[in-house]
Amino acid sequence: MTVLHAQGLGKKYKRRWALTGCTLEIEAGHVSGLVGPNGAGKSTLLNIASGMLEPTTGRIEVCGGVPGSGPEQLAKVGYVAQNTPVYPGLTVEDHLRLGARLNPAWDEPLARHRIERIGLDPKQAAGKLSGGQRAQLALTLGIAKRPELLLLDEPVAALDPLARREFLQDLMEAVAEHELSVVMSSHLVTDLERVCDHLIVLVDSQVRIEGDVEELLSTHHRLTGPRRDVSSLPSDQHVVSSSHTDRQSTVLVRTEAPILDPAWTVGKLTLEDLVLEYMSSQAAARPALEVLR
Ligand SMILES: Nc1ncnc2c1ncn2[C@@H]1O[C@H](COP(=O)(O)OP(=O)(O)OP(=O)(O)O)[C@@H](O)[C@H]1O
Repeated sequence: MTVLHAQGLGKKYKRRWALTGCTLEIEAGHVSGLVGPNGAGKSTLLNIASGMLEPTTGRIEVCGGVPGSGPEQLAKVGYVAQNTPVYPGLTVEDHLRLGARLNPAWDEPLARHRIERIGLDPKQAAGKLSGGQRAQLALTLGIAKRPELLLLDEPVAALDPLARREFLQDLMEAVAEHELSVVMSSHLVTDLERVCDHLIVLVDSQVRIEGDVEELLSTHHRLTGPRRDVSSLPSDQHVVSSSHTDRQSTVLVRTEAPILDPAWTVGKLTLEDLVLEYMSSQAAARPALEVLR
């Protein structure tokens, strides 16, 4: 089942495009990491998927419906926005009561257990919580809602390392036990590496690369060897980036075929290497075959 299907999605704020030509298909049961530089359009995409924003072009279907189209649709999708919105004048307890009243699939034991484990005082006003505690409250509301798809915009940015690890653990449990799907933006690629099996890299308002993490890692290779013209590489090796010294070339290629040329030393990439390569401006609109000057 597809939980998010976007076709040619775009969003324009006044004269500036924040998202253009975004085509994506995300299958249920996956944790998708959404990464990209500041201002790339990540929050814009998540806002559209949650129904908070209308797209300017294209169309999007989330959990089989139009985002924000009614109570049934709203119940299927949980969204924790970037600024971890809570009501400052309401207590933690009030938030749980509100969650129970507004969400048909509300998981009360889970919400209570999490609040207790995190050590939040139910009587405390949300406005008096620290930034990290507010984020924990918002994340608890998002998970306890038991949505089909949970959209998280930089959920762990304000959390300390231990809280971050525990949150990611909670998230993985929810994914495994309740068939939850997650799309999560983050600048912390090492965290994404632990939990994501699907990756979307957004750069300059466009999807630069998207796919299954294992597949992406197994089809990208860093080739190092004697300096050569990259246009001489086999046509099935798509050149993502290349750099050269007087004697040596280092080329990042994407290919499904094995690298047979013995002149190359073939290196694997980590997810962070891959993300940084695609985020760097060098890899921007590089033609598949580049001719050395
Ligand atoms: N309400 C708005 N009005 C006008 N421009 C906006 C608005 N919201 C976002 N933008 C612009 O749209 C572009 C994409 O913004 P967006 O917040 O989606 O990026 P992002 O990838 O989430 O960035 P970050 O990593 O910094 O959170 C940016 O250039 C931003 O300035």
